[in-house]
Amino acid sequence: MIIQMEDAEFSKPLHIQRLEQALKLDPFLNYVEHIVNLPISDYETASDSEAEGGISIKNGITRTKEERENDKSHLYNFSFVRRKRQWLKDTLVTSSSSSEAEDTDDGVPSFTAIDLENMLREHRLRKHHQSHFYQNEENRGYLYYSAGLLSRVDRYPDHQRFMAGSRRKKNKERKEKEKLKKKIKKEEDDDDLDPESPLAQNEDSLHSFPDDTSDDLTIPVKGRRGSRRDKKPKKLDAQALTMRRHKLWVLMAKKEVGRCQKSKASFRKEVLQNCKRMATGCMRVCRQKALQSQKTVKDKVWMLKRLTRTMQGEWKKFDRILKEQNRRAEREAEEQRKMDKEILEVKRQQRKVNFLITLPELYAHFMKNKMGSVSLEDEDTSTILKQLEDDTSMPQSSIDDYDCEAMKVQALKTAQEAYSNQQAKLSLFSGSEGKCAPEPGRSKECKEHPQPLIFKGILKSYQMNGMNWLANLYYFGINGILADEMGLGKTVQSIAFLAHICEQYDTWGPFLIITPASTLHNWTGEIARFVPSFQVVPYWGNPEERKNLRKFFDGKNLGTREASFHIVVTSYQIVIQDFKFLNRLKWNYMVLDEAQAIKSINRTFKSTTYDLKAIYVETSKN
Ligand SMILES: Nc1ncnc2c1ncn2[C@@H]1O[C@H](COP(=O)(O)OP(=O)(O)OP(=O)(O)O)[C@@H](O)[C@H]1O
Repeated sequence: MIIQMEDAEFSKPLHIQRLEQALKLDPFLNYVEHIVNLPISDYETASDSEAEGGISIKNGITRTKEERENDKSHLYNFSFVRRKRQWLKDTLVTSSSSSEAEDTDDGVPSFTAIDLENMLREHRLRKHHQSHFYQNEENRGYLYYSAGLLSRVDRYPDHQRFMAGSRRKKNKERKEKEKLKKKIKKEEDDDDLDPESPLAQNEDSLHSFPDDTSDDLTIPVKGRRGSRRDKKPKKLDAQALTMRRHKLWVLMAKKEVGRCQKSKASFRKEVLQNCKRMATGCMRVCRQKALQSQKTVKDKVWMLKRLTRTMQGEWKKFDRILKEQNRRAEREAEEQRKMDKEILEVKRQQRKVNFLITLPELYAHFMKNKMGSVSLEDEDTSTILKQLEDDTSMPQSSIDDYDCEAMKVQALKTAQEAYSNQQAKLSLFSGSEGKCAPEPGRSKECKEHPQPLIFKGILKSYQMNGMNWLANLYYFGINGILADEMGLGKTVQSIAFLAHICEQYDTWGPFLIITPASTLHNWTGEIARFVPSFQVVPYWGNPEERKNLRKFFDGKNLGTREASFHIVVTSYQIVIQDFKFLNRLKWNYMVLDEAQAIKSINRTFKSTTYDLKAIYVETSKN
């Protein structure tokens, strides 16, 4: 068969080749060819191992033919085997089967002519059924399934569906098939009535198909069996058969090419659709990833912006705190500087006060000891000057340029100059008037003076002290400031002191009392009340009135009890206006009430009062 196929112009179909390769039929076919080529006499000699009478000895056990057939029949179920398949039972059960032929002693299987005949018949039947099977359009599609023939699983359902058509079509075909089956069955039943029919039909069917092993090929004739009997199959030679096969192939190709093209186009379309679907899916995934990436980037950008904003806010906060701290530090430093300045100013004021306090003490010390020239080595002087020493441990001492030694020298010098000037003034004053100035050297001690007799009233003890303090100052030629609480009697003390001068030194003025305009009447009233002996000129009013009053200034016996006036009471404004008239007189003593007003009015007024020729006392509120 293989040799004949090789000689043919066309090769075997591809699925057959693949099937043969898969099954590896070559060794088997070679073997079959070898057996077929053997002469029949060899089979006869090969079956000599079977004893006569159907008794065989196998593995030392003697068995008859019936026993062997019984044993084999137990292996199969022949209850459903029909009569026309009786040959199959005979083949399987009879001892002359190929199975026994294989059990020869030398291991080489032996075949009888019956076996070969059966095999040939079986082969023809297979061919017949194959051709019958592939006549169906649907079954022909399975020609392409080389593996599908061996598998019950259809791996290409789409192709099958395409080849087989829609379900409706399939149902229709199935119904037709069933109809055909019924028809065949009916015919078979009819044939069963004919005693010769089963085997004869088989034989006919076998002979009706072309035999590949022989050169004389026949073509099966379709149609009813009756007609088949009439018409014998027409025998064709190899060339005609090849031509026929060629025609068949061309026909198949024509049919199949279109179908395959359609299938291919459909498959291609499906592939394209799948590809498109896949591409759409990929695009969607890519877009999702891109969107996700964009979202991530946006989120990160937003986070970075927020972080930057937060950082900027923190930096601004930090700058604000830093500025606040610097401002606070500057403010504290400024406050500290101010405090230092204030402390320094207080210290300067304190030093000034100390200096001012030291001056009269030094002055008094000079007056007391009648010293013309003193030095720092003097014990009392150095004790007084110790007040000018300062505490150098203070923190402000570094920025303070205070030099206590220089201040001591300055105080000493100032006191000496004041003493000299005062001495010169006293000498000048005593030289012109002769009796109003205290005589130096009368007494070195401060005295307690009694209340003047011309004072009509009773001085209180502290008023007595004040009057005595003023009297002692007057005695030493020193001016003073009487300062005390309101209403304690500074006016009264001043009037008593003036009375004391009159009594003690017999000097009745002239005294000049300068007061604010509001207290002019108070002064004249107090003088008239407590010392009625005093003649007072109330020097205020319009210029004409003042002119008339000035007539008293030219009176004789000024400074005596008999003088036309002892005291002139006037205001600061009038002193400024009538300075030239008032300065013509040499005032024995001058009292400035509310003397702080001098500083607040102007410097001219102050200089005016200082320029008045008088020893004066300033009364002031504390
Ligand atoms: N010893 C005294 N005897 C009687 N009256 C007195 C005595 N001392 C003070 N006075 C009276 O007390 C009042 C206040 O006295 P005075 O005006 O002298 O005080 P002052 O300290 O000068 O007051 P200011 O500070 O207002 O000038 C006056 O009316 C005065 O007459």
